[in-house]
Amino acid sequence: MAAPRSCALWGYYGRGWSRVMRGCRLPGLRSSWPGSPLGARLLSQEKRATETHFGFETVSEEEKGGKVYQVFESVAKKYDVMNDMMSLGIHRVWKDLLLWRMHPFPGTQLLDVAGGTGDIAFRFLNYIQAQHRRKQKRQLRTQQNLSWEEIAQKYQNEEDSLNGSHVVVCDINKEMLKIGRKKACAQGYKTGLAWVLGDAEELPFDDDKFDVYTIAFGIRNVTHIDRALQEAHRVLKPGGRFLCLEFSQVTNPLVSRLYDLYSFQVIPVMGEVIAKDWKSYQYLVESIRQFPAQEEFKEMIEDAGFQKVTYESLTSGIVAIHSGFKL
Ligand SMILES: COc1cc(O)cc(C/C=C(\C)CC/C=C(\C)CC/C=C(\C)CC/C=C(\C)CC/C=C(\C)CC/C=C(\C)CC/C=C(\C)CC/C=C(\C)CC/C=C(\C)CCC=C(C)C)c1O
Ligand SMILES: C[S@@+](CC[C@H](N)C(=O)[O-])C[C@H]1O[C@@H](n2cnc3c(N)ncnc32)[C@H](O)[C@@H]1O
Repeated sequence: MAAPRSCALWGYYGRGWSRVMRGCRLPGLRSSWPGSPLGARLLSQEKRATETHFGFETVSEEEKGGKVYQVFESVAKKYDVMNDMMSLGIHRVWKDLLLWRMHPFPGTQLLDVAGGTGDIAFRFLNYIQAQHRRKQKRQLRTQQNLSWEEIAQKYQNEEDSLNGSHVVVCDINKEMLKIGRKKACAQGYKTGLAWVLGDAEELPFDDDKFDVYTIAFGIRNVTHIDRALQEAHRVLKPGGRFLCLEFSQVTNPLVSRLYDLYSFQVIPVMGEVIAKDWKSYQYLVESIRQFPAQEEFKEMIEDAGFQKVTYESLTSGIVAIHSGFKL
């Protein structure tokens, strides 16, 4: 199955949000001269240049998107349970930490790219609501003369509690988004949340629209990481923040040995037993090893135009949070 292109819009809703949408861009036209020796050399160089990796496999750039699509289409239904099993719940702590580092203010417009089943978006909404409740409690303590009805009403309005904050979950995979939307309904998230089908490399949003851009465990799967980073920079408002949670390089040699053993000997087995899908989990562990280490990824973020780029390694460098600003 071919991956859908970024311009497809799916389930995009929410007050006033249509203004951030923009049209699809056509891919650039290229010409070559295959008849001439120079043309033939250019073509063969181009062929090599358009090769990439899918885990440890070498594939053409055109193929990679479709293969990644199949992986997440296949694992979507078991995605959440697999994450808890593989990490013994530790992925939840990493995601909570991402939110604490973001520390969103009331009114924050967040774009969560490769947002999948909504883990970052739900944490964002919870964070904003908890912040609002704390503020409300402080205010209520100072307003002693309110009736019970007035107090109850203050606690009821969910939309008020978001203070204009909004999160857009953008992902290329329909199946992942479908699970995310079901979870949102089941858990009662009604406002401040939109789901968009789109490609990190060609985001279907206007320039300068978001305060924060997040991508958690997503950028590793993108064919052209540099393009995704440039798109992140484009859609952020001046002053906006880029935050990426991704697998990284383990620094401690002993942890590294154990982690490798665990990754290659245990994770694909779990994938087979729980999700009936060895290959997708083999891809997961292989793709982790192909992803650049902390310093190299920092430089890529800087190359995309971000400033004040920093990172924090978590759990011995199994993952890292990279942060940068569009200034
Ligand atoms: C297809 O693409 C994807 C699909 C998805 O479902 C998800 C993603 C994106 C991924 C995530 C959101 C998170 C996924 C999480 C991981 C890949 C795992 C991350 C790993 C950890 C947090 C733990 C790291 C483990 C170590 C440092 C090594 C410790 C391991 C051992 C002591 C065991 C070594 C293993 C053997 C010798 C093999 C034989 C053992 C057994 C059969 C027993 C099984 C053992 C366990 C279950 C132990 C697991 C232990 C821990 C988790 C301990 C945690 C320790 C620390 C944090 C230091 C996606 O892209
Ligand atoms: C490991 S999941 C991460 C989901 C979620 N962010 C989380 O932390 O649980 C990776 C996600 O990246 C998405 N993805 C892969 N390539 C993409 C691309 N080019 N554009 C947007 N999303 C992409 C997949 O569909 C999948 O939902």
